[in-house]
Amino acid sequence: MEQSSFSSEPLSDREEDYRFLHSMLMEKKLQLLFKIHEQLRRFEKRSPVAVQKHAASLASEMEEELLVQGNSDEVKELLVLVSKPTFKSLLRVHDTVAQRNFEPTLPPIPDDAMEDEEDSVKIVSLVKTKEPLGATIKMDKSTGAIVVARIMRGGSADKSDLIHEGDELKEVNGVSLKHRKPKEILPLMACSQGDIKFKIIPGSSNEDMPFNIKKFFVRALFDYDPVDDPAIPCKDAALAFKRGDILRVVSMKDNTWWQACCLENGSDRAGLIPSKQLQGRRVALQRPKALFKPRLIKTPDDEKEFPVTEDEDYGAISGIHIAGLRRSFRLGRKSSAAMKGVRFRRWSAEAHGTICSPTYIEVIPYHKEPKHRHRLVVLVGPGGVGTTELKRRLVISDPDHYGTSVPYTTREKRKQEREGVDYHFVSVQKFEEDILNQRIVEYGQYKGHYYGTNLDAVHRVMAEGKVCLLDVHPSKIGCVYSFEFKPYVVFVKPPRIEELRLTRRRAKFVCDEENTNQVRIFSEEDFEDMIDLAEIMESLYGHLFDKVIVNGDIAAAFRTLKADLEKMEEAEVQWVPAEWICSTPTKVWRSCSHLTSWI
Ligand SMILES: Nc1ncnc2c1ncn2[C@@H]1O[C@H](COP(=O)(O)OP(=O)(O)OP(=O)(O)O)[C@@H](O)[C@H]1O
Repeated sequence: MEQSSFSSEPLSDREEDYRFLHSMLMEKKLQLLFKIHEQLRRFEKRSPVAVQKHAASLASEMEEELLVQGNSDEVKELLVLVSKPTFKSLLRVHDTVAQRNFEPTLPPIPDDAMEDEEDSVKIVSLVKTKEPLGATIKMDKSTGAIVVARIMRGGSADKSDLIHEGDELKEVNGVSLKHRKPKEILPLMACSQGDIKFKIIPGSSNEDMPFNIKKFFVRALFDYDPVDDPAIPCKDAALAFKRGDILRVVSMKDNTWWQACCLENGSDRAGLIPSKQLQGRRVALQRPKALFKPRLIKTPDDEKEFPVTEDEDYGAISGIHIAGLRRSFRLGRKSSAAMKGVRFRRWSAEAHGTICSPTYIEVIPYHKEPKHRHRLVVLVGPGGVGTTELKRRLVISDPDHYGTSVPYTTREKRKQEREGVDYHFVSVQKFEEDILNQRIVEYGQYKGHYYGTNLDAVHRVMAEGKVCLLDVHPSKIGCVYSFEFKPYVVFVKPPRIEELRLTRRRAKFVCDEENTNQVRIFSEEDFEDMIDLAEIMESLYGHLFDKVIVNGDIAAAFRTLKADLEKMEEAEVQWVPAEWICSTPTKVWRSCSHLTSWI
């Protein structure tokens, strides 16, 4: 400019430029632009937030209302204003800014699930119901992505088959899940109206289940309440159950948490349960205290020398002769030799790692037909707990329905005894042949004579159409653990020591103090031994027990036992161990047996 002031340019041209510049600056539009600019600068400092992101649609709704509403001058003026194209454009611009929607608009994506071939992103729409979706999510620690951790079988997500375990969630109802934590995502779904729309990238782990477990049932051998389980990944998705419940396992994909439905509650919706492997580990960490009590251990070389005692009073009761109630073979379970024997077995079992974890046992449905024989009922429990007493009460309560097997012996028949009523009197040779042929469930020797329970005697009772009650040491359950006998095993458990003291004050039992066969009242040590033995029996054989009955009050225990047996007999479907039918565990169980040892 300064250089030009010394130039020879004529004055009239400069005046003309000046006037042009002046008139342009005085232009009303430019003045307005300056004002807008100043206002915007002021607004910017206050970081304004839009009150309403959909002003354009609100204005058109208002326009419709006003048209219906009336004829006043104010309404007419307002209508003219909101219907102007400039005003409408202004509101649209406002909404775009408010929504920060600066990207070009893409064509709408159809509502139905469809796959984008380029980046394999899927849009999935799930109908929102009162039921939870039945899925859990987690954050992939390495990528920070939100992925579907589990799909609960039978839930709406599972039924839709649109969303699967391992899928990565990108958006929920148009809201990006980037940098969000799983707990922030649930409210997004909760507040959505109608369908929930997910943008997902399908995971690679959507292959079929490794095994067909459509019909895989187990009986739970423990109580489970997720409320008390700090390790459960999602309490809401878990399933509580009780010992003895039949569970249909629907997914074993995860080695730690299986999915199962409980047949008792009749729901198809699966919940998480600890896998056999996990529960086995947990049990191993909580071995019963009794297993760790220091004891003096001697190998019981005299274990088979069991004493025999006659028990006349049972025969005399209500005129019913109950031969099987004679304590011939379980005898000495409370003898010192037998106690040592149990302790010895306990320690050797531990040493050989044969203690079974009470987790689950595979079962199959059994439909009893009228022509089928009754199941054998096996009562087990520590010596003196009351199995004989319960057996006696059952037979007396219904002698046509319940029966006991007549024992076998090699001793001479006494004058008043009847063959096949008091005993089956057989030769030593026959008895030993039967032992070799595994016909004898349990036997002992007393004063040089054999006494034992022969399977033929059990068959005879069953053939009469009666429920045969057998009372054996739990280690002998294996002899009848087959489809032929279909044993229903009841474990009779002592109550707490305080209750034992109270209830057994007048009770007498046959003890084997150095083979004197004395009858005496229970001592404090007997109670402790009974409780210890019960604990050991449960830990060693608990997986074989169908029912556990605590014998505190005898009348209550008897009522419970009778009601349970009746319920079992009347049940349309009875669940029996799969191994009775398939000599080896089914394919499914085998395929997961690497997880832990088969019980
Ligand atoms: N709940 C109970 N309350 C009081 N007395 C009981 C109860 N249960 C059993 N008894 C009594 O305890 C004694 C031992 O019971 P029982 O003979 O039935 O034991 P058991 O389990 O068969 O042991 P074993 O086979 O070693 O004799 C008996 O006198 C019986 O009447």
